[in-house]
Amino acid sequence: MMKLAPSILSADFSKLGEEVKLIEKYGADYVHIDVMDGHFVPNITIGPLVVKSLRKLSNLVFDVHLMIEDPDKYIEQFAKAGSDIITVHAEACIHLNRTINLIKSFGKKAGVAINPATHLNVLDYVLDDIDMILIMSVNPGFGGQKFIDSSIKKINEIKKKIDAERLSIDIEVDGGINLNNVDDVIKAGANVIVAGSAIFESENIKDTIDRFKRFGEKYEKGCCF
Ligand SMILES: O=C(CO)[C@H](O)[C@H](O)COP(=O)(O)O
Ligand SMILES: [Fe+2]
Repeated sequence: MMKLAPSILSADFSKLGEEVKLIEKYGADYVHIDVMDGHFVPNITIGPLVVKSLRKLSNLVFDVHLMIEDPDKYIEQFAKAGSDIITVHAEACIHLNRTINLIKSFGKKAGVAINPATHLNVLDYVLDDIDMILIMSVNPGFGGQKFIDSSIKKINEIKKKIDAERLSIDIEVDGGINLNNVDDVIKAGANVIVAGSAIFESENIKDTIDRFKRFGEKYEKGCCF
């Protein structure tokens, strides 16, 4: 089943709580929370205190994308703040297996993200331990960037590998996804779709969420693969 994860990076931060409640009401599955530290990526966003405040307002799955150096230092805080899925970047973890175990020790789902220029093979020896792979389809740091087309091949390759090994791992894709390219992303094998600017900067958020979800439903009914 396709899950839609609107990224609040493109929401109005002066009314973040209302924005999260709105996407929940309109049928989003997850809320994608982009955490940036100004070191791993050239931007600074939000920390565990904000996650904790939002947690009181919403029952959505909190999909926390950590774009930070040395994430081990903060995983406990993000876990206790109410995250459901915690995703770290392979590029930011010296001991990736240890970091994954740390996330799981708090009873949270563990995700591993890779940047556009990172090879899929960095995931080879952690595939048995993770719940989700996040394929970045832009260089992380900012919303509203253009989708990098080579991501499609990458999604397809990891989907084939997961299926061949009969693993149950979600494939999330993040960056530059809109109503014109989401079909290709799903067809390539993604089942968790992140969209920030395409949702929050659209004229009608409800209609945009509906249209994204219809792409997922199309494949659930067995069409077109
Ligand atoms: O992780 C991210 C950026 O690093 C964001 O989740 C992503 O860019 C979503 O925004 P958009 O859909 O506008 O590209
Ligand atoms: Fe993200």
